Amino acid sequence: MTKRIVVTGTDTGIGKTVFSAGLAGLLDGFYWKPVQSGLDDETDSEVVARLAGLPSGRVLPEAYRLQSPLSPHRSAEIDGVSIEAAALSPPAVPGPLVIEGAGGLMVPLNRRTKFIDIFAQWRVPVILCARTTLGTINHTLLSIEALRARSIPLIGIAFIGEEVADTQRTIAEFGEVRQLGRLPHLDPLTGETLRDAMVAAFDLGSMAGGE
Ligand SMILES: Nc1ncnc2c1ncn2[C@@H]1O[C@H](COP(=O)(O)OP(=O)(O)OP(=O)(O)O)[C@@H](O)[C@H]1O
Ligand SMILES: C[C@H](N)[C@H](N)CCCCCC(=O)O
Ligand SMILES: [Mg+2]
Repeated sequence: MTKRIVVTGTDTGIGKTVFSAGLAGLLDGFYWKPVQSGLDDETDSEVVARLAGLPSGRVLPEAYRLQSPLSPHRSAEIDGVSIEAAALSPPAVPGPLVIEGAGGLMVPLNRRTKFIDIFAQWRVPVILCARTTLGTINHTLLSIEALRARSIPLIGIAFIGEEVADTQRTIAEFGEVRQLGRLPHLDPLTGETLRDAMVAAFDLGSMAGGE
């Protein structure tokens, strides 16, 4: 089976898309955002196409494109769309596939199903992105507990932001989880600075825990 990895996070806006772009680039793979909510600004798929440095066609079309930048369940209701979990099976591609959720694990897709439910069905290994700033210990340990409660394989934590050594260590120890590395804040953020930072911060072998 070709390698598949879910990139999730402790919250929205923490850098999952930037990390996913870097990871898809490192893996020379594909990227899929199953549900995009918010179409007025650059979409996550467009960001990845701009930053990952991949040939065209490696960013797969979203299954659902919803207008409002809200939780997908609400954005879908406003658009008069019903998100069907069964329509969200990862596409088959001839290479590694990076799949990005929306927001955190408990984000609803509709009134019955949350992202974590489809991740549990898929059984695809997960990389959990986490901020390094204050408040992240609680969010990250709760997310790890939710993954473990559903037996979702967790590859490790990708920290995003400036180094906060004790926070990172505390999460790794209480969560009994691997630190995969830390992507710093990049200024400027370009395809080139992202690739260089990913190579410096992450060991591809340790992240290639996907199936
Ligand atoms: N390592 C980084 N260096 C510089 N800017 C970053 C970095 N990571 C994220 N950002 C910026 O922070 C913002 C939020 O990041 P991003 O879109 O990746 O979050 P997200 O977790 O994917 O959010 P969503 O839940 O909406 O998918 C963006 O403006 C992005 O450019
Ligand atoms: C619109 C945003 N950028 C994401 N795509 C969706 C975030 C949903 C978060 C829902 C929540 O946890 O309250
Ligand atoms: Mg994103």
